[in-house]
Amino acid sequence: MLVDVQSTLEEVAARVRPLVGQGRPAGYIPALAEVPVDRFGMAVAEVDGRVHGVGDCATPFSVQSLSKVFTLALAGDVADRVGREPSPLAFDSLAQLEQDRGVPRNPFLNAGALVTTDRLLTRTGDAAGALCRFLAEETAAPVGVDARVAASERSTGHRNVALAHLIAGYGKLDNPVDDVLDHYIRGCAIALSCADLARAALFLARGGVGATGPVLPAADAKRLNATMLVCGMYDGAGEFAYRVGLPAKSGVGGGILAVVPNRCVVCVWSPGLDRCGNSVAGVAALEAFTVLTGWSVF
Ligand SMILES: NC(=O)CC[C@H](N)C(=O)O
Repeated sequence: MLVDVQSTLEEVAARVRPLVGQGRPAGYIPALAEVPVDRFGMAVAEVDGRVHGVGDCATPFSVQSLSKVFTLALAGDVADRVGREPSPLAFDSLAQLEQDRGVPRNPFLNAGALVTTDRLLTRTGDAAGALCRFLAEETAAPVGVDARVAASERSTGHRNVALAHLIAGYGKLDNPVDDVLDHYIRGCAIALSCADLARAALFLARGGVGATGPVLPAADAKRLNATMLVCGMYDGAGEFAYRVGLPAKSGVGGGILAVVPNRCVVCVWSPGLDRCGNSVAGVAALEAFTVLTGWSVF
């Protein structure tokens, strides 16, 4: 089937319009709660580099947990400190971490991302800086941290502080807890548009090859996609696989990154979240996109 990506995006935007504004923005980070819920943007970056977009696709938003994909890609092997099984509990669950005795069940839970941030910090000396540099290279645009969002999360992120201390209590952080938290929070507070995020994640659709060369060996890119498929949408991963059928990662800023291997990366943004922290209109848009294009891994 020949797909006109631009007109498909316009059709998707029209179909999900009634859902935009449903759900709630992430209230536990006050700066995110202020973002208007009526925003909707979607972009597709094809493996040949062409980018298409609709709505607010060029508006920067807070990437939040989308950063965890890039942190994991840059951190190297973390298998000794973090698992790769889905979690039935929420992304910030302390009970899950305690049950798993300080070895987070997967790298996309907050606990897992704290561990990958710790590893990236050891590897580079500046985890948040390494993320920004990587994203700037892949998008050929300047990339920065939204200091207001970072300060906001720093003042209310008690659960992440508790998670980090619990991991450290199990002897499984190499850097000081406060440094790991600081780099994690700044990585989450990076602001990027759908178009730039789709571009930056293209290595996942291209067997590990990024804008300027290999980011990961192909086997590792395959594993990262598999981890996204199983764990990227948290306790909504099963429902998302059923409705959409793509490796994906959500963030509480309302973004979702989804990979169609060997074809494209899709990024959608709309701030209203469901009970798992996934964008309501974003999930619906990806479902409509896969139905209209027939593009899925299944
Ligand atoms: N799911 C998310 O996007 C969570 C990221 C957020 N910064 C947090 O730590 O709670």
